[in-house]
Order: sequence, then C-alpha cells, then structure tokens
Amino acid sequence: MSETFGQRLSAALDLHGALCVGIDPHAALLSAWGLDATAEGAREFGLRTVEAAHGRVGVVKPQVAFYERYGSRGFAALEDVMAAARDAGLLVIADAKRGDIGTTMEGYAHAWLAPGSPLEADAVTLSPYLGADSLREALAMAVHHGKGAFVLTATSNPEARALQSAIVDDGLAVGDHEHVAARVAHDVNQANIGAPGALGPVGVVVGATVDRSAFGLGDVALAGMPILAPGFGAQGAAPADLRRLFGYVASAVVANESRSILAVGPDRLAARIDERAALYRECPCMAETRRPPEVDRAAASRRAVEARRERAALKRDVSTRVISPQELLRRGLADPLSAAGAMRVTEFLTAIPAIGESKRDRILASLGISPVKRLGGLGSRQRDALRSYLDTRWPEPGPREGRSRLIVLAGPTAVGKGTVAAHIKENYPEIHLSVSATTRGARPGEVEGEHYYFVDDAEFDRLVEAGELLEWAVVHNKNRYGTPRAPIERVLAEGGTALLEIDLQGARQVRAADPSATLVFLLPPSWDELVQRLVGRGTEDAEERARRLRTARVELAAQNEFDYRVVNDEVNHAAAQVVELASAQH
Ligand SMILES: Nc1ncnc2c1ncn2[C@@H]1O[C@H](COP(=O)(O)OP(=O)(O)OP(=O)(O)O)[C@@H](O)[C@H]1O
Ligand SMILES: Nc1nc2c(ncn2[C@@H]2O[C@H](COP(=O)(O)O)[C@@H](O)[C@H]2O)c(=O)[nH]1
Repeated sequence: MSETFGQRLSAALDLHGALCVGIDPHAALLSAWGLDATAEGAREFGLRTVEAAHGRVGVVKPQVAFYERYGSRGFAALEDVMAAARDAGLLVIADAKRGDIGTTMEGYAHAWLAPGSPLEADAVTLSPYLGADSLREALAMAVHHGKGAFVLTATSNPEARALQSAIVDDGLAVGDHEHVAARVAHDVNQANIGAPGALGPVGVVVGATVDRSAFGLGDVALAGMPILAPGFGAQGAAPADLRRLFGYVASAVVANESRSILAVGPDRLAARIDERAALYRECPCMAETRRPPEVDRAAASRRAVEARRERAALKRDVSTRVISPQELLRRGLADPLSAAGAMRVTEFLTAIPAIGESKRDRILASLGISPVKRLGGLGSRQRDALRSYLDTRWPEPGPREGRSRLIVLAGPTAVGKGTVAAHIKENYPEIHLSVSATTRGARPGEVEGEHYYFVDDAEFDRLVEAGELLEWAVVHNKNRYGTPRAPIERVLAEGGTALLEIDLQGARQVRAADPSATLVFLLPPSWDELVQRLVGRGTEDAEERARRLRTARVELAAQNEFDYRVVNDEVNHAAAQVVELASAQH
C-alpha cells in the first residue's frame, strides 16, 4: 500500500467533508430499527448503515463493544460489517480503545491493523493510560502497514478530566508545565515523523465538547495529527462550531455523529447522512482551513525536543544554584530566541528553590506579569520589577573590601579545582600552591610531597594536636585533609601569594581564622557539565559519585559566602581569572 493512512484520510475529508458515521448498534436502537438484540441484529444494523454511508461520507466508526457483547458471533458480525465498509471504499476506524503492554499490545495491534487479519480496519482507537510509550510498537506497526491510530487524549466523559488534564511533573515539560493529554499527543506524534502529507497516520481523540485548552491541546500541539472528535450531533456540538472549537486544525477533524443519525431509523438513514454531511461541507471555515501548510514534522519535533532539553538543563542549573536566577534572566533578556529567552516566567520562578506553584502565582500577580509571558518577551517595567524582586530576595553578593593574598579556591567536586590549581602552579610559579596532608591513599601517578603528603591516621592526629594545620576537615564523609600552616605563614610573611585548594568546610575555617582571606568559588558552566566531568574523570565508582554530587549541591548553596565566583569553562581562562584576583589583593 503506497499511500499512508493520513493521506487516505486527507483525501476522504477533502471529498466528503468531516462527517464520520458512528455504527453503534446498542440495544435500544436495534429495537427501534425492528432488529433483534443479537449478533445477527447488530450485523444487519451495521450493513444497512454502511450501505447508507457509501458515497455520502468518507469514514465510518463501528463501536466494537456493541459487537463484542455477543461473543464470537458478535465478532463475526463485526468482521462482515468492516469488510463491507472497506469494500465500499469507506475508511473504517475500529473504536476498540485498546491499550496494553508488550506482546499483549502487539496482539491487539495485529488483530486490528495487520493486513489480512479477520478484523482488519484502517485505523483503531487506542488508550495510552499504561504509558504512551507502551503504544510505540503498535503505532510503528500501524505506520508500517499504511494504517492509522487515534490515541485518547481529551475524551468527552467528565470523569476523565482530572486525569487527562493533570500536570506532568518530571521536569521535561515543553512549556512551564504540561498536561497529561498534551504529553500523550506529543509522544505519539513521534510516530508521525517522516510521514508524507499534511496529516500523519497517528492521530488523537479530542472530544468536541471539552475545552481543549484545559488539556494543553492548542493548535500547535495538534498540528499535523488527525483528530477524531466525538461529541457532535446529539452530544451537543454543531457542525457550524467546527472552526470555533478546533481553530487552525479544524481541517484535520473527523467529526463523529452516531445517535443524531442512527436515531432516524433505517428508512431515512441515507437522507439524514446527506443532510448532516452537507452541514460540515458547507461550514464556512473549511474552505480556508482545508489544507494546512506542509510542516516538516521531523525537524519541528527534533527542535521541540532539543529546546525542551535546553530549558530543562537551565532549570537544573538554577535549582542546583550553578547559576543565579538573575543570571538566567540576564541571558533570557539578552537573547529572546535562546532557550533562556523562550522560558516562561512560570517555569523560571518554579526552578528557584523554595518557590512552589502557589507562591509563583502570588509573585506574578504582585509584579503584574502575565503567566504566559516568556523571559525574552518581558516589557521594561516587568523586567525591572522581576529584577528588583530577585535582588531583594536573593542578593548577588559583591567582594568584601581589604582582601589579603591568602587565596582560597573551593567549589563542588569535579568542577576542576585541582586542574585549575595545577595549571596555576605550572604557569604562574610566583604563586605558592599549598600541598595538603591527607589520610587517603595515593592514586596512581600521585607523588608524595607534590600532590599531597600522604599520612596515616596517627600522624594526622598528631598534626592536629600540634596545631600544625591551618584548617582540616573530613571531606565527602570519608578521609581527612588539612593545610599545613607553616609554609603558608612563611609565604605571606614574605609578601607572596598562597593558594589553597580546599573544600567548603576548610574555606570556612580559614575565613574564621583569617577574615581577610580572599575566598574564590569555582563554578561549572552547568550542572550537567559538572556531572559529565565527574563521570568522565573515572576515579570514583557510582556510589562515591552519588555521595560527591550530594555534597556538591550543599557546596553550591554556600557560594554566596565567597568573595568571588569564577566559572571554569576553559582551564586557562579560569586560572587567569583566579591569578588576576590574587594580584589585585594587598
Ligand atoms: N575547564 C574544563 N573543561 C573540561 N574539563 C575539565 C575542565 N576543568 C577540569 N576538567 C576535567 O574535569 C575533571 C575533574 O577535574 P578535577 O579533578 O580537577 O576536579 P576537582 O574540583 O579537583 O574535583 P574533586 O574536588 O572531586 O577532587 C577532570 O577530568 C578534569 O580533567
Ligand atoms: N578542607 C580541606 N580540603 C581539602 C584539602 N586538600 C584537598 N581538599 C579537598 O578534598 C577534596 C577531595 O580531594 P581528592 O584529591 O581526594 O579528590 C577536594 O574537594 C579538595 O578540595 C585540605 O587541605 N583541606
């Protein structure tokens, strides 16, 4: 089959309009039609509906449950009805609402979508509530066989609303937050990547009677996907409402009507379908929206995923305090098209530790900023209001006056303190790099007296008791490290510069012992880069890495205790900045 389901559906909608006739032989209708409530009655009902629909609409949707209730005979009747519809050139959407995992889901997909299967349809409705990912294989099978699928997102039954409109809270939201329905639409839309034509083969079910904005299903979220919309006719939505309800994506809607058509009985059925179909074709909106422009779904989807990742990484940077909220705001204002610029104010505020959703809303209301605003789109009054709010709550400290040439370099694990210090030692010999004593064992390549003085516990105890250490600490809850006092005092007495590469606890002790010390905090360019450096160094196992990253968060939260912050993006650049700071001191 060379054409995709999306292409065949587009052609059918172009030719016949949006109406899809539902085939729902429930007991009351069977009786009204003078048919028995049996498999045979349901078969007759279906076949007559197919006959009336033939040439009048492009799509029919048998409701599987009304056949399944009669067991194997019911399924046999359904097979006949679907085969007759497909022979008549109608596209058949089997409304089966299947959803399972693994090979079970594969079984369902095979039943409804495999060519030659007794229940072969053109498309099937699927439920994503075992996780949209559980449908991945079924959707791939649909695409492979030129079939389609409609995945439930925002259904018209009121009891589904709380679940389908709930917010996904996994830090990967495209906007400031994302509803379950919108995430499902996004995830299943991945199966459409690369499909030719204006409509992909995988679509969604969106009730015509629901407010789709409450589910995050705006036009952008639905672009390029066929939309199966129950709720027209007896349920309340009218054909003339199509454009109002579905906006730019109205031309992708398959508008299902069942009761409003079937209730007229078999004799008036064809005329009724004609009447209702004409209302959709005459809808003034359709001429304008018939064909949305071709979109490169693959590229658009890749860009959306990349942008989402970038924003998630920036939010991590703020929440781990690798960058200040003010810094993120500066980046967003400097480049409105960047990931920072595209971040919504709501996303931005909730990335700041201690701001939850209700506090966020109060802040925005008090600053007069609409929640839909993005950082790059803030007006000048709003920028000033947000800046001054942030500066009041989280002031960015400047250096204290009168610093000395005792320089303390600290920062989270794997930020590159050792690397920067080694670079300074090699390239700026005028600066004395302190050699610490430690109880940890030497790593391969480490030299006694050059990298550390490797001592046992007894010797470390002696150094402490004798007051020979300027500071010392247990680092990462494991080994003891300390700075020998004598060499530092000698260097400073000679008017030189001493550099200590030590941990946060040590930095605090030095500051307590000598308040004039210059404290420099080394920052990574991003949290993700920090993790990357730790993993890339390969000197710690997973447990030790996790321990160090926990400590890193605590250390990052203490950066405001330092006089200066230097970002270690390039080693020589960061080293030069530290040296410049050292030279500027008395
Ligand atoms: N600017 C940089 N760019 C890229 N990689 C870097 C940079 N600086 C350091 N690294 C690398 O990051 C890893 C961690 O560096 P380093 O061991 O110096 O960190 P540290 O802060 O001393 O860590 P710890 O406190 O855990 O001892 C090393 O593999 C190092 O080569
Ligand atoms: N308080 C001190 N901390 C120190 C000292 N020397 C090193 N360190 C810190 O220890 C960790 C781990 O070092 P590693 O060589 O085992 O990876 C690192 O954060 C150093 O800054 C010291 O004398 N006092």
